[in-house]
This record gives sequence, structure tokens and C-alpha cells, in this order.
Amino acid sequence: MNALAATNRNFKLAARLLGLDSKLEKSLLIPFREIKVECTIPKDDGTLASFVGFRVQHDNARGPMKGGIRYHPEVDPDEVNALAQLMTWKTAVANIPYGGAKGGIGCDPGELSISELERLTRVFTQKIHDLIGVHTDVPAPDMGTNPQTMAWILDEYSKFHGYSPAVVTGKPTDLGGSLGRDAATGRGVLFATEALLHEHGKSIAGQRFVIQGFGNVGSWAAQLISENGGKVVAASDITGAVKNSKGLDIPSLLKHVKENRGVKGFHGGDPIDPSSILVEDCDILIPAALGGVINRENANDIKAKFIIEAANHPTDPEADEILAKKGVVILPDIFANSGGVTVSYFEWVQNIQGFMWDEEKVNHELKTYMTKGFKDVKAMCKTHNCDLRMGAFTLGVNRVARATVLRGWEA
Ligand SMILES: NC(=O)C1=CN([C@@H]2O[C@H](COP(=O)(O)OP(=O)(O)OC[C@H]3O[C@@H](n4cnc5c(N)ncnc54)[C@H](OP(=O)(O)O)[C@@H]3O)[C@@H](O)[C@H]2O)C=CC1
Ligand SMILES: O=C(O)CCC(=O)C(=O)O
Repeated sequence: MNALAATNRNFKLAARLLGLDSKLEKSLLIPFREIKVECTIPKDDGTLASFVGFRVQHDNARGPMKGGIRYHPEVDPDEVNALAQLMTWKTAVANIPYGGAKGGIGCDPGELSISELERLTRVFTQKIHDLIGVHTDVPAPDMGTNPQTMAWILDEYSKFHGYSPAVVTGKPTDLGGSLGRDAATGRGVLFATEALLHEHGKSIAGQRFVIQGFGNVGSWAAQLISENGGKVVAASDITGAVKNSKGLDIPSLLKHVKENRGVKGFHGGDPIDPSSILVEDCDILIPAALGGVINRENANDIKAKFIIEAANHPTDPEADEILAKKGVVILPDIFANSGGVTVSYFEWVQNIQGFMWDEEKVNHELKTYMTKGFKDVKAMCKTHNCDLRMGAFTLGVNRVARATVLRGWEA
């Protein structure tokens, strides 16, 4: 099922549980604005290359729209739409004063030089600068983008509107980025996992984890899990996968990935087929790469008892049903990976206040938000007698619906 169909399906199930009025349901589902722009740049060799960029602004009932920008060959309008909608529910689950948006450019960042990436980012920003803004729509990094990408957006935007650090989050700390933002999504995954395990009378220590994706989110999650006594028994990225049933030495793997641009060739474990990573034996599976990877083809073979969705939309609804029958507990993306956007909110607040928090305060506040988020999701599970995904969806959709009704529709 495509990402948008799957996301719409989950939204509609939640709307039904909440008994939402059908007209309100329709209004919440249709995006506020969809932007599609052509971005042509001269390549380093002088030839031209054209790319398509998207920004979908899904909803702003609770505040400025917020969400990352993805550079990946598979970026398409439906996927960006789905990811923007997920951001609306995610910011509401986290209870931060934002709506939802997402952007992307269909490109392979690994095939572009640094200067080509800079030109592409600046052209994209020129095309959307009048539709984003500190109190309108605030981009951040996602797959294939990073603090440097945010610095270029900030610089290009500022040429039109004056210096505006709060127009993006996840920027370098030298430009007003928040301490702790780089690790925030992975740290949020740790706090979310701790909250879930606590409820099952368990802790991170001694659990065996498998992590798909070893970029920003996957590598930080791995590092923090291993620092807290968890055993990462397998990890993968686009270059390959590696397994060690005694637990991978994460600091060595991080060093290897930095030096070799991937997990492939790491000697602290055995190479395995990357396509089998999700069905490796473990207690807890953390997908931290692409969407739709857990589906009806592999759901029956998954051995984990818990799945923590660090990636956005990693689990297809068909897989959800299969896994529920197997008794696998899934902590859904719109809660599990909300640590990133929560610390983005802290960054925006710091920029607006012109005051920088220390990292201890950032991490402490993040833990408070993640712990409260888990309690709020569980309360909705109890009210609606539903699983954690529907608990999170009903929580997010209900908060957005309430804000929408309060603001009204008078022209
Ligand atoms: N960054 C953030 O703050 C947030 C990110 N997310 C979500 O987390 C996920 C990961 O994002 P992020 O870590 O930022 O992105 P990165 O680009 O930093 O890392 C992505 C990782 O996934 C790997 N990868 C790509 N394709 C595959 C594949 N087919 N199989 C295995 N691994 C693959 C990449 O490998 P390689 O590097 O070799 O290409 C890389 O290790 C995404 O779904 C994103 O939307 C969610 C919330 C916030
Ligand atoms: O930090 C942000 O604003 C958004 C992060 C993001 O894109 C996500 O949570 O999926």
C-alpha cells in the first residue's frame, strides 16, 4: 500500500474512533497547500541538471507548519504528502505548538558534489522562500539532508527576508542550532523505548536490538542504547549489514562508518544480507531508514517482540495486522521519533528568545516531553480500547480537531 493510502487509512480509523464529523474529517485530511517546483542547476562539469522539489504544508491549526526536507531518489508527491500529514499528528502528539509539513527533492545526494548540493538547496529555497517563514513553515533535516543543508537554506532565505535563524531548525550550533538537536531523534527513541519497556517490567539493559539504517537517527539510537546496556546485535545501511550475536562494539562501528562511509567491511561482526536485517533474531527491532519496509512479505518472519518506529511510516497497515496477531508491540512513528521535532521546537524557542540552553536542559526537557507523550498515548489506548498506533493517532487527530473547531471557519 502506498504511503499516502496507508496514512489516510490510519487517519480515517482514528476519526471513526473519535466519532469526528465527516466534514471536519475531510477538512483535516486535505493539505493546506502543496508546492511543486522545478530546480535546475549547472553541474560542476557545466552541464545542466533538473530536479523536482516539493513542500507539502498539511495543517496549521495549532501553529506554524513544521517538518523536515528529504533528499532521496524515491521522493514523490504522495510520499511527501503522507509525511506532511504524519508531521501534523506528530507535533500534536508531542503537544508542541506546531502544525505539519514536509519537503523533498527527488535526487541522489551521494551522486552530487558539495557545491552541486549547495546550488540545488539555494535554488529550491529561492522557489519556496515566500511560502516558508518563522511563523509560517519551519523546515528541518530529514533523510539525505543535514545541518549544512539548513545553513544554506537559512542564508538564502535571509537574502530575501533579513537574517532569520528561526526559519530552520537542525542548523549548525554556530548559527543558532540547539545543543542536543543532532542526537535528539535517537535520544527520543531511547526515552520512548524506556517508557514502553518499563510498562512491560523490562529495561534497555540486556535487550537485543536490531537497527536498520545507520544515519543520524539509527547511529545515535545505537550509541545511546549501547551506553544504556542494550546489545545491538545487527545494524545495516545502504552499503550492507553486519551482525554479532554478542553485541556490536558501537564506538568502533561508528568510527568505521565515518572512515568508510558505511557499515560494509566492519570487522567486528559477520556480514549478512541487508535484505534479511528486519527478520534477524532480536528482542527489539528499530527501523531507522525508509518507509514501507515492514510489509506483508516479511511481517510473518519478524522475530522481535517490540518494534520501535524510528523511521517514518516503516510499517504497512497489512503488516500491522499480521504483527498484532503475533502479539508484537509496535511503538508508532508519530510518537517514537518525535524527539527530533521536539528539540527543533526548543531550538526555535531559543532563537526567538535569543537565549541558548545548555545541553543538560535540552535533554531533560526532551525526557519530560517523551514521558508525558507516552502517558497521553496510553490514556487514549484505554479510552478507545485500541493499540498504540491508534492511541497516538486519536491523540494527535483529536488535538488538531479541537484547535480547528475553536478557530472556526468564518471568512
Ligand atoms: N533526522 C531526524 O531528525 C528525523 C528523522 N526521522 C526519520 O528517520 C529515518 C532516518 O532519517 P535520518 O537518520 O535523518 O536519515 P540519514 O540520511 O541520516 O540516514 C538514513 C540511513 O538509512 C540508510 N538507508 C537508506 N536506504 C536504506 C536501505 N534501503 N536499507 C538500509 N538502510 C538504508 C542510509 O544509508 P546510507 O547513508 O549509506 O545512504 C543511512 O544510514 C527517516 O525515515 C526519517 O524520516 C524521523 C524523525 C526525525
Ligand atoms: O525537526 C523537525 O522539524 C522535523 C523532523 C522530521 O522531519 C520528522 O520528525 O519526521
